[in-house]
Amino acid sequence: MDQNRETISDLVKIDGVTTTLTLTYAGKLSWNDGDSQRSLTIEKEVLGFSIQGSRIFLKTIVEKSDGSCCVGGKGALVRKSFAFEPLSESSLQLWSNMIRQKLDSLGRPKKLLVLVNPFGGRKSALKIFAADVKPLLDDANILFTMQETTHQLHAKQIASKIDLSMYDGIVCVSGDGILVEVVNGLMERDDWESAIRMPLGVVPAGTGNGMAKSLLDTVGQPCTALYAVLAIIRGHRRSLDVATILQGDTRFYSVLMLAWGLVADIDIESEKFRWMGSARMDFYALLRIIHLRTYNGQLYFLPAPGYEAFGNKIGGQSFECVGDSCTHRPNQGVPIKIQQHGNRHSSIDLQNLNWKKIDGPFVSVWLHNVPWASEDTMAAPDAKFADGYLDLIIMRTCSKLSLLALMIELNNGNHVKSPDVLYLKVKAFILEPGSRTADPSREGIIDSDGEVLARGKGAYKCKQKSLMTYGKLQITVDQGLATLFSPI
Ligand SMILES: Nc1ncnc2c1ncn2[C@@H]1O[C@H](COP(=O)(O)OP(=O)(O)OP(=O)(O)O)[C@@H](O)[C@H]1O
Repeated sequence: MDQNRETISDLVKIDGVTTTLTLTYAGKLSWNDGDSQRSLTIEKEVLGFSIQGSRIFLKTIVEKSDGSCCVGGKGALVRKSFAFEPLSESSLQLWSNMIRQKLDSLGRPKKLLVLVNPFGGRKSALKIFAADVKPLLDDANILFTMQETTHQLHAKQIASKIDLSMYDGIVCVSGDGILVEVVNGLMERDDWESAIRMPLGVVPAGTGNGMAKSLLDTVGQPCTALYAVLAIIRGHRRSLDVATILQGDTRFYSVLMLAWGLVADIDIESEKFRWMGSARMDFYALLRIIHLRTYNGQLYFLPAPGYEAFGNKIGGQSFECVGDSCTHRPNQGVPIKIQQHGNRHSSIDLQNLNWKKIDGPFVSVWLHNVPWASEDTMAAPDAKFADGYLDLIIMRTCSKLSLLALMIELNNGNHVKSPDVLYLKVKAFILEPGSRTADPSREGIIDSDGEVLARGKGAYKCKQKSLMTYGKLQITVDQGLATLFSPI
């Protein structure tokens, strides 16, 4: 069908002046305001509409036309109401039906559960909800239930119990922590296979807004609450890989990252400098580099196609499988148990693939699912939301000077080009973390998505209780298991 064809073209009053208003199949509204031809695209600019008396009010979001002020280098977006008055009751009905039909055809969410963490980041989530989220959802005629999280793991409890048929999506006004809790709550349900397909939205209101930044930066949009809410309202979706971290019977579902060594130590131990605000990470990174630690340990991984050259071969027929667990017997060392079906429906046949190995010591081991770890840290520039792989960034021994240079490159992703960094994609991964090389009585921290997953002997004691022990753990990836609201 010719998308430029008119669905309706009719005389209406705009600002008291009678003019012809036209709507095309593609959803473009055009009129002449006396001076020039004007237009609005429903998909891009119209959030919703209401009828007041004999007038139709379109709630729009448009770029400021006076050229003043910029958000992220683009024209600032402003909410505007555009009113027109059809000349008869039947014309009013026709226009409202046509606009409603067009909006309905866009597959936008109609009912949302909005979780707000009042304690995330700079404790500004409630303000962000009131200033950016609520007004836009109201404009878009989206019904929503807002719930404040009152304690740690509250979002997980909610996601594991709510009646999902009541909502078209769950929105987290928070940092990444609440999103991760929601994913874990959904995966815990008996109906997890359908539950995890519930579209999830993120509105940046925490310290680590890596997922919101990754989503918005992909399309060159600034990481602001306004753009994030618009993405949710417009209702585009994209799939997201989910990683299952498994240790014995304990599982954690990760959508962002796993870190061990330098990055984990900075992430978790810098907590004690929270009073410094955003400078705490840089300050503590500097401190950690000056007093650099290296850790003993081994990594095993299944490289993605094209990355087979990384690591050392560990032999062909070396897996013995009993039930749902396989034992790998390398030529030397302790047998490695590899559990299959980590994610209850894992599609990888672990025992028949060519595992590779890298021995320590390590400065840092970092696995990433999406490009950005936070708003200013592009950890894995090649990471894709749903490629079915995790990006692995490894630093073994490295001079302190090179490390300082690498830290500076973290905001543009160029650190992965350094000869001191191994950067590859993996389908599955096993970490055997060891002690500090300089002090065997002290071990490290394993951090996933900002949470302390495991804390070894003599490691920094933080408030959080850890889910796993500081020992071998396995990670597999399920391609595109979760769904995110996305700007495209
Ligand atoms: N009412 C609450 N009080 C204290 N903690 C909470 C509350 N609600 C949620 N939390 C916890 O806050 C943590 C951080 O959440 P959030 O995702 O908003 O921010 P973040 O950027 O990941 O972390 P932070 O800003 O704390 O560094 C989550 O682990 C969550 O369990």
